[in-house]
Amino acid sequence: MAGRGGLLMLENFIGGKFLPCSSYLDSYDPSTGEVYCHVPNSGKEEVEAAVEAARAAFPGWSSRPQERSQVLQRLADLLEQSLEELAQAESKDQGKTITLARTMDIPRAVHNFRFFASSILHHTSECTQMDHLGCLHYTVRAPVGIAALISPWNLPLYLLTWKIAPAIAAGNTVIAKPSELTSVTAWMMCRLLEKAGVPPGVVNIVFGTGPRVGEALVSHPEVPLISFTGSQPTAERITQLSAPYCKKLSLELGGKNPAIIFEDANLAECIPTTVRSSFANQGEICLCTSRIFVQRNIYSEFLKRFVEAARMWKVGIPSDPSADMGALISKAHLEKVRSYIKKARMEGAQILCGEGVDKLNLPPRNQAGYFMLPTVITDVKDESCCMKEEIFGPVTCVVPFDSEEEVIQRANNVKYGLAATVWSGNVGRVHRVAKKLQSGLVWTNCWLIRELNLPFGGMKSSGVGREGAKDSYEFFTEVKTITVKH
Ligand SMILES: NC(=O)C1=CN([C@@H]2O[C@H](COP(=O)(O)OP(=O)(O)OC[C@H]3O[C@@H](n4cnc5c(N)ncnc54)[C@H](O)[C@@H]3O)[C@@H](O)[C@H]2O)C=CC1
Ligand SMILES: N/C(=C\C=C\C(=O)O)C(=O)O
Repeated sequence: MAGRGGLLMLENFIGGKFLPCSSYLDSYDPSTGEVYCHVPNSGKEEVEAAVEAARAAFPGWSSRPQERSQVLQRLADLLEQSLEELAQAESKDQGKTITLARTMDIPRAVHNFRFFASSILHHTSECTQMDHLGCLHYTVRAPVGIAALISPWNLPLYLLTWKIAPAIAAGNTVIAKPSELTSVTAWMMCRLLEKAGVPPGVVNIVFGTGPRVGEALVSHPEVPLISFTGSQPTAERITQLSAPYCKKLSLELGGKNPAIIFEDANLAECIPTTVRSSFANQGEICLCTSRIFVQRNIYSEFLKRFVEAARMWKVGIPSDPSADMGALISKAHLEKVRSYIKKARMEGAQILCGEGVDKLNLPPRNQAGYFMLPTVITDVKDESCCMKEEIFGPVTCVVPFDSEEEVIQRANNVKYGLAATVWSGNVGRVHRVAKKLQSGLVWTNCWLIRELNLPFGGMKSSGVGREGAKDSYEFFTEVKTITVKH
């Protein structure tokens, strides 16, 4: 919809209707730094309306499990039919390359609905018997109620649908709040809900900022469950606000993910994959590698080849199909990421390529966009903030190690525990190291191959809870044990 000054103007989606808001936020095109869209600046009033709509829709939706699966399948088909339009919108709104949006973000959003439409039909419940007391016990699961779903800006539709699909498949009604920085594809999806057969009030989307609409949502007494993906400080705030109500929480937070590269690694596969795991989506994926530990006898060779490969990684405007990396999400985020490079320099680290070393080559129209080159830091201490804190940008540190025991200890020596990669041709070592890493996910000789059936999530400060076929089902339902004396 065109609004002020011909710019795109989004509306909230509540009770099956698009509703305007009394105030709006500017949303920027990361590739130019220009405002191109207005996003509702919702607050308590909009949350109240969404809760009312979700409450009214719950009895009907929660009692029709077979229909829910069919509706999710139809929604997947409709999203797939709009793949190109959604990919273009995601790339413009987020700054990611059109190629990534076409091949990863939107296909995964489609798959999220297809996957949960199917998996929801295959859960079993538990049953035990106590013959000596003449009792049979079994469990039943029921949807929890109204779910609050709060998602970040890095993988907008991909992560939002990873929450909406299991929540509504299990029979809940939802109020989703996408990031205020990337709201467009969520709004576009709302246009498909009615056509897919999603009844009004089952999916409500309220747009706006965390402090205004996010807090109103998480502290609402009639919202018993919150699924959040984002930063650790926000997770802490949500935990505080929801504590008085004992809400169910799933928190998917950040990472400081190590790649451990042993001397027997296949470097021909390891180097391009580690460039991708460090810089894909501008390094703005919680699973991205940001600490690379390389066994000392291959360190020099690895570093030379890795820096050469990073320099080949093309930074371009998001609509360029040959670009490997687009723009970062915002000016503030670009400045934050750059500040880490500055700190690394002050600590005496070496910047081998990227920020401050090489030159960006961008068209004049994009000079004010939030671009940055893939940056490789070395000669950096494990205690440096660059090795400890989540930078969430195209920056990776490379350091040598000597022994297996030493590298496990160093890899675990951060507050996060989300994802690790291990590169070695020795199967025994791969299993041994994977078991000892404090990490919710370990990819060996690969990266970001996702099996949605299995648990996804982090240890330590990387989060609370897991998502996946069984885990999301358990989170989005309440279990009850029934005992029958016969
Ligand atoms: N999955 C991940 O690991 C992600 C990590 N991050 C990390 O977080 C840093 C900051 O990024 P932000 O966008 O500021 O993340 P954030 O955690 O503030 O935002 C994530 C979502 O939470 C909402 N939110 C913010 N404050 C809230 C509150 N008080 N109550 C309820 N909802 C709230 C936001 O509006 C957004 O929808 C990044 O630099 C990165 O390090 C960011 C996005 C994803
Ligand atoms: N949660 C994030 C990524 C998840 C990826 C997946 O489920 O495949 C993130 O980057 O925030």
